[in-house]
Amino acid sequence: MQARLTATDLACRRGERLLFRGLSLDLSAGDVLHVTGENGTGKTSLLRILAGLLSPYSGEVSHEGAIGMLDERPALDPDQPLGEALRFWQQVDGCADPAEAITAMELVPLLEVPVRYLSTGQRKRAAMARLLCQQAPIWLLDEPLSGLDDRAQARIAETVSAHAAAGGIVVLASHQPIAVERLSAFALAEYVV
Ligand SMILES: Nc1ncnc2c1ncn2[C@@H]1O[C@H](COP(=O)(O)OP(=O)(O)OP(=O)(O)O)[C@@H](O)[C@H]1O
Repeated sequence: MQARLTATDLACRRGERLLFRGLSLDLSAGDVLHVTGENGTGKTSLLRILAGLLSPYSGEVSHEGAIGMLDERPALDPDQPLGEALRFWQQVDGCADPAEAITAMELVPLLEVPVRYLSTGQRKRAAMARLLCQQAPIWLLDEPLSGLDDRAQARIAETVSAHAAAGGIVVLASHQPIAVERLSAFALAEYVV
C-alpha cells in the first residue's frame, strides 16, 4: 500500500475565529495519529481540511493514495435495508470482498434491517464496513468509538491496527483512548490560537 499524507503550516478559520495555526504533519505507511483536544478546538475541521472538504485559511495538504473518511454521517440510504445500502457503495467502490467487511463489523444479522432503524453503534459499524470496502490507504476517522460498546470498540481498534500494519495511514480524532500499537498522540491544543 503506497501512502503518504503531509500538511504544511496549516491554519484554520471558522467564521470569525482562527482555530489553530502552524500545524504540520508528515505521515507515511503504518502511522496512526490520535488527534485530541477539547470540544470546539477544531478536530473535525482538521480532518475535513486533510480530506480536502474544507479549505485551510493558509497552508497546504498533499497526499499519495486515496482518502476514506468516517464521520457521524454514514451516507447510507436510510430507507434501504442495510445490505442494499451497502451494496450500492460496494458497486461504486468496486469492493473485492464485501462479505469480509460485513463479517468483520458483525453486521450479518442486520442486513435486512432498514438503515433508519439501526442504533447509533450499529450505524457506526455499518459506516466502518463501507470504509473497509473503499480500500483507501488513508483513513480519517472522526470519533470512531463514540456510541460503541466495549466489544465494538475493540473491533475498531483491531481494524485500525490491521490497516496500519498493512501499510495504511490513520488519523483519528477521539475523546476516548484507543488500544492501537504505534499510536502517536497529537494534541491540537498546542496549535490553538
Ligand atoms: N461552518 C462553520 N462556520 C462557523 N464556525 C464553525 C463552522 N463549523 C464549525 N464551526 C466552529 O468551529 C469550531 C471547531 O469545530 P470542530 O467541529 O472542528 O471542533 P471539534 O474539535 O471537532 O469539536 P468536538 O470535540 O465537539 O467534536 C467550533 O467552535 C464550531 O462552532
